Amino acid sequence: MKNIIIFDLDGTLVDSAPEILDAVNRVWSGRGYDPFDLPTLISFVGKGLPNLIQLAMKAREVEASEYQDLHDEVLGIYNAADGALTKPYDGVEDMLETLVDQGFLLGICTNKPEEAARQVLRVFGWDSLFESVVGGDTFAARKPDPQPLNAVWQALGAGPMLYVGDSETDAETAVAAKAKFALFTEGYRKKPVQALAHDFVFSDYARFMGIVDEVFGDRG
Ligand SMILES: O=C(O)COP(=O)(O)O
Ligand SMILES: [Mg+2]
Repeated sequence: MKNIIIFDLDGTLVDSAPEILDAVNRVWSGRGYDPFDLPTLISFVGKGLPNLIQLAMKAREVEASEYQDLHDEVLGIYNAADGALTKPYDGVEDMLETLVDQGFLLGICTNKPEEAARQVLRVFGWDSLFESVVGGDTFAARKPDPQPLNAVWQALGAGPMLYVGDSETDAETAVAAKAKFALFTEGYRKKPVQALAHDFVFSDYARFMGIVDEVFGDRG
């Protein structure tokens, strides 16, 4: 049974909020609505695209009947994203390659729609590093329901597992799935660190490798 590390995507491996902001603002501006600033957009992120669209609609008093069109337009932009506005956090790429070299099985459990998540992985050349990818629209349930995390874990052989994420949603998911959770503090969390249940906390991927050693011993 191989050791498993499952990552959230937005705010955990990549700082993608500028790209999400650009997609939403292009669609909203195109319809004559005022664009959002980055902190406001970040406050909409974490519970998947449908929730983000609903919050952005509410903020601009958009008619409910516009929902599907707005959702589909933003999704179309996401799916074609070239990653120009998305930045991996420092040390992420080396960390992922090191983990794979050490024999860990890696997965992604994100609330971003699955195809858009796969697009991000392709853009950075990371698609072959992850053996299982589940998005917010892969199943009927999304995080913080434990089902998506459990599905990735099962797909990777259900061995010893660590989950890594940046948000309230991830912390709740880990509790629901009874998974060990490492909280990355530089993403899109809304509350203070101590308000989120976590087993480990880190702000820097150089420090993360120490957590991996602590959880799994020295080998993958
Ligand atoms: O799409 C979202 O709402 C957040 O995406 P994440 O689960 O990768 O942080
Ligand atoms: Mg996240």
